[in-house]
Amino acid sequence: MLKDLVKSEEFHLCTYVSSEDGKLWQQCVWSQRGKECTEVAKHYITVAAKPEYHPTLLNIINTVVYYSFEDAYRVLQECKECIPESKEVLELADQCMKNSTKGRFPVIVIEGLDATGKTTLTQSLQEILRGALLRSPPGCLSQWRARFDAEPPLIRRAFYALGNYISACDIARESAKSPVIVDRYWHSTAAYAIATEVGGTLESLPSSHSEVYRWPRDLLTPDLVVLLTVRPEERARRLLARGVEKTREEAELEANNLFRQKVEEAYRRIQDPACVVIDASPSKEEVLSEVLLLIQKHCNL
Ligand SMILES: Nc1ncnc2c1ncn2[C@@H]1O[C@H](COP(=O)(O)OP(=O)(O)O)[C@@H](O)[C@H]1O
Ligand SMILES: Nc1ccn([C@@H]2O[C@H](COP(=O)(O)OP(=O)(O)O)[C@@H](O)[C@H]2O)c(=O)n1
Repeated sequence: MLKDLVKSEEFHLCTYVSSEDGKLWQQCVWSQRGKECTEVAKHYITVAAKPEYHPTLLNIINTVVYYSFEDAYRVLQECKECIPESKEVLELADQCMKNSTKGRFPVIVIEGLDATGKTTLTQSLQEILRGALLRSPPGCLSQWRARFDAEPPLIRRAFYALGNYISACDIARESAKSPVIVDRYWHSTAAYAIATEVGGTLESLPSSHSEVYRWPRDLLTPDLVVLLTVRPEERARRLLARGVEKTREEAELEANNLFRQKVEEAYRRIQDPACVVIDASPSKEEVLSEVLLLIQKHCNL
């Protein structure tokens, strides 16, 4: 490639020379015209202070995390031609009341990474509290989930965002009749989107007070959000017991460890409502009684 470049009539070239301590670099820009090569510019390059916002933050708001029904809705509207399934999702979204108002019974959301015990706990809570068990995305969207999972983040995340609004409609209706337990909701949508978008380590996540962690202004707010966390070894044991072969499970843990940490940290940073973090590594009975205590405390049940 360099040979082709040198053969061409005109090209620019940069050379870099570092200072002895490596903190300052001198950049020379050379311009070659015919046989003549002249230095046209000289710059100094040094390490700048860390910017207040990580550059990936600019790619989060309203491109992978949506903060209103309209913003998510508009994305799927744009997709109607190329993704016909969007029309059906939009129709369901049209039917759901915007600004669904919560009923008089408490709404409790259970969040956490996979295999942290959400299904187990939400089923027990439903029985004990004689409540309704809902999830986000709701069952009516299941048939299109794989389709949207295959789309780029802009579209995929808009689908999940609308899923929360459609679930909110069910939550509003059911919470007028009984307590409502919700398996995943907004925290999952935002935390997975942020963790996927932000490269690098935990350090690269937007800082705790960043606006990316704010709750959408028009989405029904639950009374309590519980985040289940599980020690990595216990999670591995549960996956194994669930039938995931050891080698695959170990490889997955290793490859995704950093990602999982980022998702969990993003969960913890989401505000208004923030989640109450509990260690879900103990037995099912212990986890259940701890969460029941939390519900008593937060929801007057
Ligand atoms: N507290 C617990 N102690 C031990 N095993 C548990 C506990 N909670 C759930 N499990 C088991 O761990 C596995 C994953 O739980 P599940 O409820 O399906 O998690 P999730 O819905 O978060 O993916 C299941 O096999 C379940 O029986
Ligand atoms: N409310 C929700 C629920 C799931 N999701 C997405 O769905 C994925 C996890 O959902 P899942 O159903 O496989 O999780 P489990 O309930 O099986 O643990 C995450 O990767 C999120 O990207 C979301 O964005 N919003």
